[in-house]
This record gives sequence, C-alpha cells and structure tokens, in this order.
Amino acid sequence: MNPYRLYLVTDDRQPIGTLQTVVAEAVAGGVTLVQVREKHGDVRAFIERAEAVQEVLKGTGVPLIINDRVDVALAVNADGVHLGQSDMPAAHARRLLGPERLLGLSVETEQQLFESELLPVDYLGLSAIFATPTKTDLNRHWGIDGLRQALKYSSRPIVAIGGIHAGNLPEVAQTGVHGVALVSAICRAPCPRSAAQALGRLMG
Ligand SMILES: Cc1ncc(COP(=O)(O)OP(=O)(O)O)c(N)n1
Ligand SMILES: Cc1ncsc1CCOP(=O)(O)O
Ligand SMILES: [Mg+2]
Repeated sequence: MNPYRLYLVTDDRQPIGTLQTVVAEAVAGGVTLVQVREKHGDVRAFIERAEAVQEVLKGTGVPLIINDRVDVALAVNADGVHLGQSDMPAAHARRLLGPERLLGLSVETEQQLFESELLPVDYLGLSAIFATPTKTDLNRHWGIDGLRQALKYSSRPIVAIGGIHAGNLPEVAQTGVHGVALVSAICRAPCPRSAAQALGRLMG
C-alpha cells in the first residue's frame, strides 16, 4: 500500500476537539497518512495535540507523523517525522528514530532535491507546488512543470504540497506523483469526510 496517496496535515489554528473531529472524519473519508503540524504552541501543547490525534488514529492503520520535532515523535512513539530544511539534519534524525520510522524531508529548491538523494529519508515533500495562505514564508513555487522534473530526477516517493484542492488536483495527479498533502482542502472543508473522499477519488 502506498501510504503517501492522500496525506492530511493538521491545522494548528483549530482547537483540540475540532482537530480530533477533523482527523476522525478525514480517516473515514480515506486519508492514508496524518501529520500533526504545530507552529505556535509550546512543546507541551504539541505533545498533547499529538496524543489526541494518536488516540483517534488508534486501530485505523493510518500512521502518525510529527512535523519538525524528533523529540516529540519519540515522546509520543509516533510512526515518523517530517523535517524541514532548518530542522535537525536527516542523518541525526535517522539515528535517533531508527530504521523503521518514516522520515520525510521538505525540498524547496533543485539543490535541495539533488542533495536529498544522499540522505536517509523515505519520502520528499515538494514544497510548495502552488502559493497558499497556509504557509507564506516560501518565495518560489514548483508548479506542475517543476513537479514533473522532480519526479523524473528523484529516486524517492514525492508528496506534492501547497495550494492543492479539488480544482487543481487532477493536473497534480496526472503527473503520477506518489501523493498529495493538504491542510485547508480537508481541515477547512464543511465536511472533511466527503472532502477527503472526493480528493481520494481525484487521486485515482
Ligand atoms: C508533507 C510535507 N511536506 C512539506 C512540509 C513543509 O515542511 P517545512 O518546510 O518544514 O515547513 P513547516 O510545515 O514546518 O512550516 C510539510 N510540513 N509536510
Ligand atoms: C505545510 C506546507 N508546506 C508547504 S505548503 C504548506 C501548507 C499547505 O497548506 P494548504 O494545503 O492549505 O495549501
Ligand atoms: Mg518544518
């Protein structure tokens, strides 16, 4: 099974109850991987929210990924970590996480894409495909052509992220990308369950 196909990244602005409801609905709608992404609270809040999501995921078979923080992933015994370019280096993270946990890395430039071939990571998050209000500290976007080039070059599974929704997902899926990661198209949907179902169908 390809775990990257429909990858939910949580919205750190949602209260913990909403977070749990969104994750439960999204899993019912077919998401294959869940990342807890916290950019504002302290480490205690991060752990609390990660454990709240973990409770929802229990028994579903959907793995839990922690954004940025290897210590939080180890503390809650998560299934993996997603690292950015200024987080702990991938080799150090791999040593701490062991060989089994999933390790993802964001790549924002061609140079980072080339370097990633030598790193002990399981997948790449190609960041960002399109501009998005969810993350505004990115100054360039891969677009569909950039995504196609990255898929040709990389030996790793690629997850496309940034500004993806039902309207543009067909052209993203057409590239043959391994997965798509989404925040607002699921978390901010009136019904996260049917949004996930519809997005999953578009992924094919
Ligand atoms: C699947 C996936 N891809 C990319 C990112 C972005 O990570 P990063 O560049 O570290 O930025 P933040 O998410 O930490 O703001 C991601 N989180 N997930
Ligand atoms: C976390 C992240 N990394 C690159 S773009 C992005 C935000 C994606 O959010 P949305 O799916 O709402 O555009
Ligand atoms: Mg990060």
